[in-house]
Amino acid sequence: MPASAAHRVLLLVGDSFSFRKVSGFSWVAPVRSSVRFFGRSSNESGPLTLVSLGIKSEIETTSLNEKNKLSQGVSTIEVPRRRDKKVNMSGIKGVRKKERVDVEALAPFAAKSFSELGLPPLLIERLEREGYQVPTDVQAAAIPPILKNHDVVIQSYTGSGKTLAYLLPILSEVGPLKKDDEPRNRMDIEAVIVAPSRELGMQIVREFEKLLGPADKRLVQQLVGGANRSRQEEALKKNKPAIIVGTPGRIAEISAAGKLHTHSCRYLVLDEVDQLLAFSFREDLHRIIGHVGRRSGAGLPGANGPETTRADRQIIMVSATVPFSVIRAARSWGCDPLLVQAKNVIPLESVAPRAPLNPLGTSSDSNLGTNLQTQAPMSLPPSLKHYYSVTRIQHKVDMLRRCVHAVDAKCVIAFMNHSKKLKDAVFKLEARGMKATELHGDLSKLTRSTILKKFRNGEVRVLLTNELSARGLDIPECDLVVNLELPTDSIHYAHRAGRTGRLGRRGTVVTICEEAEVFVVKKLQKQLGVCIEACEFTEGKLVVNEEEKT
Ligand SMILES: Nc1ncnc2c1ncn2[C@@H]1O[C@H](COP(=O)(O)OP(=O)(O)OP(=O)(O)O)[C@@H](O)[C@H]1O
Repeated sequence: MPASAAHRVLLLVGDSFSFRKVSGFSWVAPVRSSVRFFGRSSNESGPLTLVSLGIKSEIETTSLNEKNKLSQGVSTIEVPRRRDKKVNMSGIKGVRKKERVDVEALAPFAAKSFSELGLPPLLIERLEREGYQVPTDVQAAAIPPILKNHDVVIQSYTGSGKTLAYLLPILSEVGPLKKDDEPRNRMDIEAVIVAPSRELGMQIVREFEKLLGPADKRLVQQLVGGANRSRQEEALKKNKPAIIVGTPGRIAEISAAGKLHTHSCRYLVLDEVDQLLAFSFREDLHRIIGHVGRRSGAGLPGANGPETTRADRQIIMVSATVPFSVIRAARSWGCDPLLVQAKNVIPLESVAPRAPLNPLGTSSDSNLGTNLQTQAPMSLPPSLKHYYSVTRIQHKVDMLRRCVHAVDAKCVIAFMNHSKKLKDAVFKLEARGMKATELHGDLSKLTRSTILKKFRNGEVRVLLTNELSARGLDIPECDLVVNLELPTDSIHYAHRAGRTGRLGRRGTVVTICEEAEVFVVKKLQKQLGVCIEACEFTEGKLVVNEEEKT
């Protein structure tokens, strides 16, 4: 079959697709059989297995009985024979092979250590030194497919460790901790990570630096807006970094000026991808997609040009919320992308058009149907407790203060929609003896970093902020999130709420609203599939309104 024709054919042999629960894990599998997802190149042999992934063969993800059931009449999905991706390693164009994929084998959900995931020993040593002992579910699910060169969309709830899920496979191939000791072509940028805010960009850089150590931290450079551009360009020239982390505007700007050479880049990561697809980033993202990992003369994403004009890079898209626009983008920009969730790895092709991955499609998405209830919690940490409390607009800040005392919260992020109102709220809290500060986009980069540092150090108890801080910000100590003004939709609620309860910690989310806004809270509750209980703050305690409950 010619490659172009194969590309379009998804051959389902055997039974139709359905989600299937096996030993508590959800798989996409034909009703009576395991799924094989064959593809890539004709000279590949044998399915991708736990062994081929470098994962111990004794790891069992299903019970014996379930396994027997699964193996009756193996059905296969013949997925497109894809062209192999070419990767530039030390200036030599090598062939980046994607192997036959046995989807079942791709996700070692029972991984007990990083060494089971096929990471190089040096990197594992560093992880241990930094106190990372066991991979989170999403890391265990995502690392093997990325190491096998698959384009992926990673979707998992806030604070579940998605950053390391893509950072570790990159460090396995790039920099001093990588698998082989092949020397690097010093001119090449090998990975570009795009994040929607400076704060998130800087946080990702810190994660890289932590693992690389002081001697090699120059291998990573941040290109975020708000900082001196010529200094960033000079640093690029001088340090010759292998990894770039930045915001779309600054990356696109420096690339357009011809100072950033990313044509032979191997990895392109879009963190908080659903936000990056917003209209405001469109032009910059278009430039990045069109240039990173794309030799000159290459076709535009999704174009049906000859094979040689397609991108060589591996694309990794990440978010807690994946509306259908992300699926569409991944199909267009990626090559047989996989959808990776904490306990689920499936070909993206098998996601039905407009079917929700989670309920948090934009309001224009018509898919907010019955699946919504069952899949909702995937974007929110299960450990969170959600409440709302009603008051008049002029008493909101005072209620925030009482809420902080009632929950005995030490590290609080309170969200408002407009930065102009933040100052007023800070003033009121400080006047009542509560240490507070504001953080928003109108402040300079330096001021923003200083404020965040103080907040992280515990010098400030309440951080009043807007949507700027809703995405990706990782402050593990944050034990309370308050919506002083309602978020615009369930996606925004999920990301705001996700600033607390990170990586299994406990967290409380309180929405302070007016009587006339309660119906919005009820709607959010329905869309998110979580219980948001009515409460009051009396005598220094959070009291659930039992009447409302019934
Ligand atoms: N395997 C691990 N062991 C211990 N801690 C970890 C592990 N993986 C990640 N963490 C820590 O968990 C926290 C949350 O991780 P991270 O910020 O990557 O979450 P996330 O899923 O990207 O969240 P968000 O969706 O909000 O961006 C971080 O402080 C990180 O250092």
